[in-house]
Amino acid sequence: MRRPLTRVALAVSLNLRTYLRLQATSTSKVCINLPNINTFLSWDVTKLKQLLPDSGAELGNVNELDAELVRRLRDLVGVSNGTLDTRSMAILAFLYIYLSVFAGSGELPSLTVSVWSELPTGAGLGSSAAYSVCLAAALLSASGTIPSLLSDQESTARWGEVEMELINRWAFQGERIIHGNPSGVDNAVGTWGGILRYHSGKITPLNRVPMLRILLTNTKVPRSTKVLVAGVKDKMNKFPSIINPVLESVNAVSCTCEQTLSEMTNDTPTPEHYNILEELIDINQHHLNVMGVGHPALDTLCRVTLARGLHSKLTGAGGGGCGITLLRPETECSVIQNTIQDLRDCGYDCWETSVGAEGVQQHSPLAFKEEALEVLARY
Ligand SMILES: Nc1ncnc2c1ncn2[C@@H]1O[C@H](COP(=O)(O)OP(=O)(O)O)[C@@H](O)[C@H]1O
Ligand SMILES: C[C@@](O)(CCOP(=O)(O)O)CC(=O)O
Ligand SMILES: [Mg+2]
Repeated sequence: MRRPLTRVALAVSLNLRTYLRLQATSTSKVCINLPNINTFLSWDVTKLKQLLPDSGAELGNVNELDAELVRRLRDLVGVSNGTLDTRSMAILAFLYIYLSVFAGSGELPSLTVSVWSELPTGAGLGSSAAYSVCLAAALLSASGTIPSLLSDQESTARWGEVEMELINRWAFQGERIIHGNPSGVDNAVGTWGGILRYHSGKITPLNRVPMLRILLTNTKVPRSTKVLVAGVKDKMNKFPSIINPVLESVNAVSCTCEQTLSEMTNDTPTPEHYNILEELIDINQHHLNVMGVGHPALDTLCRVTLARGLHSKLTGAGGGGCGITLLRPETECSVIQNTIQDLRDCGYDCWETSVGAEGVQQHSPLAFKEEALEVLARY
């Protein structure tokens, strides 16, 4: 069952992409190359076939995680339940989607899948969702469940609504393997891109999205989404009368933010709009600290940027990893450069980017970013 978020959340895409290359082979092997996490593995197709139930049609339910298949895969990979190991989670998610998508066809194809991402892994920017979305789109397309879109004329194309919904659902199963109990908001934003409103499992894209410039900072403090989300749940169970009002307040922040963003696209954005967004960022960062997902490195990020008049908050499940800093249109270039330098002096990675980007797409090799093509061409 999908865990519904009963409060409103706004999720925003970033222009950092994950690239997947799928090659059909005749090696009778399934190979996966994951250079970001230094993982390169292969299995005999015959060995993987043994994991399928007698009737392949029993698999392939996109709405439920098949606990028995997950158990068999854990045995194959040699991990215990509740593992937090980066490689094991990535492999389990891949094999789970591969077997489920191809089970119905009765034939498991030999193929090589290589994935490389510009997103830092495990840093609160939704790399797990981007990875799962790419796996779902590529494997569904290779199995013929969704069409392969590219023609000679087109180097980049997007699937239609029905196919996107299917990609999103399979990506959600990947997220469930990696996160434990995800809401589905990250895979939705990876699939559709832009800015999404998420409420009780219902996803509504914001029609128009203002151009917002941000600094993106990676404190490089390692953290685990699975552990952080479980920690918030524990706090909710332990202190419902204390934490529930905080979540209500977070909900109100999302609603006020949505209203402000909509005003910014209907009229010309004013300094007052930016003042409101800055206050919402500060309030939300305090909420997240109350929920126990802050970190001293994130406090430093907020303090250092505030000294330059800029407002920051953590991203994703928090606990370390990344934060964003809102830049105002009138923020001077020298202020931005000095802030970036201050943050680099703290040992953090920091760069300027903007919010809102396309969701999942199919590319011909020509339309791949050069760096991605170069990395993936090695496998
Ligand atoms: N480029 C990638 N290659 C392989 N696995 C990845 C990649 N990006 C993400 N993952 C998987 O996602 C996990 C990180 O997910 P998570 O803890 O939710 O952090 P986040 O989604 O914030 O980056 C990694 O441990 C790995 O299993
Ligand atoms: C905290 C959460 O909203 C997003 C987690 O994102 P990330 O894996 O920390 O990038 C969890 C969820 O919605 O399932
Ligand atoms: Mg994640």
